[in-house]
Amino acid sequence: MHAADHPIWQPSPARLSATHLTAFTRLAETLDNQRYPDYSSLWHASIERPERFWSQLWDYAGVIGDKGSVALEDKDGMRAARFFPQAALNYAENLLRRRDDTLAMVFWGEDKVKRELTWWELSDLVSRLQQAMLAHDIAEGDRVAGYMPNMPETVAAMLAASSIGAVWTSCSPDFGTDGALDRFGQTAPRLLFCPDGYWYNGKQVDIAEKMQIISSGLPSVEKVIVVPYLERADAFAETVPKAVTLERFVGSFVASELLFRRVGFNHPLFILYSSGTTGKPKCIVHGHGGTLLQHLKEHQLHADVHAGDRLFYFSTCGWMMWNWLVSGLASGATLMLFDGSPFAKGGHILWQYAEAYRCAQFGTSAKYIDGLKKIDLQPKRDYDLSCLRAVFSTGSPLVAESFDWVYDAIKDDINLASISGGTDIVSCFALGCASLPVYRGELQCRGLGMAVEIWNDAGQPVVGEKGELVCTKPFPSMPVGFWGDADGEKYRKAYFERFDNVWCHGDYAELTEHDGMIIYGRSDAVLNPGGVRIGTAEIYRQVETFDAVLDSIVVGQRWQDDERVVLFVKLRDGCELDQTLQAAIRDKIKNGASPRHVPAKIIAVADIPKTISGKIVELAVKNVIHGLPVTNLTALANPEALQLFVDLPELQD
Ligand SMILES: CC(=O)CC(=O)O
Repeated sequence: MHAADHPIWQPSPARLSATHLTAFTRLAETLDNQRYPDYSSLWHASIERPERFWSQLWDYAGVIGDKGSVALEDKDGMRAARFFPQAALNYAENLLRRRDDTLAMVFWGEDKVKRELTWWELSDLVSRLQQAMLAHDIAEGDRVAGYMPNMPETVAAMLAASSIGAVWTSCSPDFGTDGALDRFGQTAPRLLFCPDGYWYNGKQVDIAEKMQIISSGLPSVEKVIVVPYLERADAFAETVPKAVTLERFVGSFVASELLFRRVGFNHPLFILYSSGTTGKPKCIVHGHGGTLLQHLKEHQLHADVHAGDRLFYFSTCGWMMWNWLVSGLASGATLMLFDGSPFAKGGHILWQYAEAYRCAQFGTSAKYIDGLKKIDLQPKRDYDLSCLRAVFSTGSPLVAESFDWVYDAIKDDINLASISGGTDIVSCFALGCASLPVYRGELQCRGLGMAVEIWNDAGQPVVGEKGELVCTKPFPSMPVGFWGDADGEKYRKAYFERFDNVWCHGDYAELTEHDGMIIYGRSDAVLNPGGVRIGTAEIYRQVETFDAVLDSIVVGQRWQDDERVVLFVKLRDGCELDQTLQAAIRDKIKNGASPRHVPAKIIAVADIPKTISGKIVELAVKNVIHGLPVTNLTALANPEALQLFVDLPELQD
């Protein structure tokens, strides 16, 4: 255990001198004729003169394309601002910048399918797909969709689509048919890629029936392209309307020089979907320039990804971390793609993979780290992780105790970076930095170029106090719009309703004395017993220390003109929520947080509802316990779990 005012890790002088951030700082100092002695001075300069910062970043990262002579226009209006209005570039051209025989990607479908692709092989596959798309008359702005596992063909199809200015949109094949139709039904793709099935937890998963429904339910789709994964693509394609195998789709095309259509900075690249538990998912459009620049910044200046690094993030292609991961190609990294259960092989699979490919950056979720903790896996003892330099965590706040565990059980000399942002910005507001110390429970810094502040209820910036996470100045990876939102009203409502001309992200957080950040949960899930605002993560942090508790969810219940805190726990098999365990949980919360945090009710449930990306859905549970409808169940991995919260007798008194 480390005192809160002592870093739990810091980079060695040798490492510090070799980081991208150090090199970038030298460049900025020369160009600005000014010293930036620490991160804070560089960050302030980056938000005070964003046009200089983003332009220097463009040069430092060697973005391929025409930058034009203007870096930022109308910078005072969050929504009116335009980054690089004269630029012409292409995201795929920047990702496919290498042509050599080293590895561009490796892939494990658990331990069942293992493949490697060189940069040449990747470029050849993209070329054949690109030619097939052009032959099919796919034009700029047309949508191409993937209902795909996280495998090499998914990346190649996305690159082929974006190389010609088409827009890529994806979700993973564990989405139900309604979930896929809710999403692709709004964005109307012309082509749809799918696998002939996939592996999960050692078993083959058949998706033929789902694909029949999806293909028939999407009139916009002209062709379904079946990618072989389980070696039964031919038979599969015969059963699905409009389907051809990938081999037939690219059949007659021979790989040749790639074509890249350079487009404007804001030309649509991706459509991502909000998890949408309170209505149809929002279709959030991100552009070529903003996505590329922001990811180059995060990969190089924060995550310190260098050419040749093996970059891994556990994500399906229904989560924005997939888009984030894939952009790693633009920094010359080798992508480590993984599909399947991260707990396959008793939780060893990802560490076997990390060791086999000498992983440099290992990205995952806080929930996965908790899961490893609970099964007491010890990667440090069992695997050679000598090349590992960083572990990233997101999805929900990484609690202080999990920082200790990562350093004890994974590796002591790593940059553990808890990162936070999301689908809305396809990137992060606050994250890690290989040049900065790590303090337990804190995100290390605000992103360069991101004018992030924490505001109190009066709309004043505060430090050392909890409040709303806001961003007061424009940044390049703001959505270029929402699909089907012609007057921009949905977009305005999503981020600018609370404060005029200031992005309000909906996270409840605190800036610390180290200029780091603690996220306490979503602001709309904040608990308010007796008028005291409590972030849900403050309670999870305490509850997660109990071995008997596998998972938990906490919500506020309206009760006698006030709100009371209700904690639901999912217990390990064989454990019981008896008086002793209840008292121990209450005690831990009282001593570790405060008496105000202690739940009025603790209730055992058999399951906790989650989105397909693994996020617990506090608002949906809150609706259910108040007898209100949950409008979109298709975002949930286990919607049936919501039934466990209906009309609970424990909540009637
Ligand atoms: C970067 C993130 O914030 C990812 C997420 O939790 O959705």
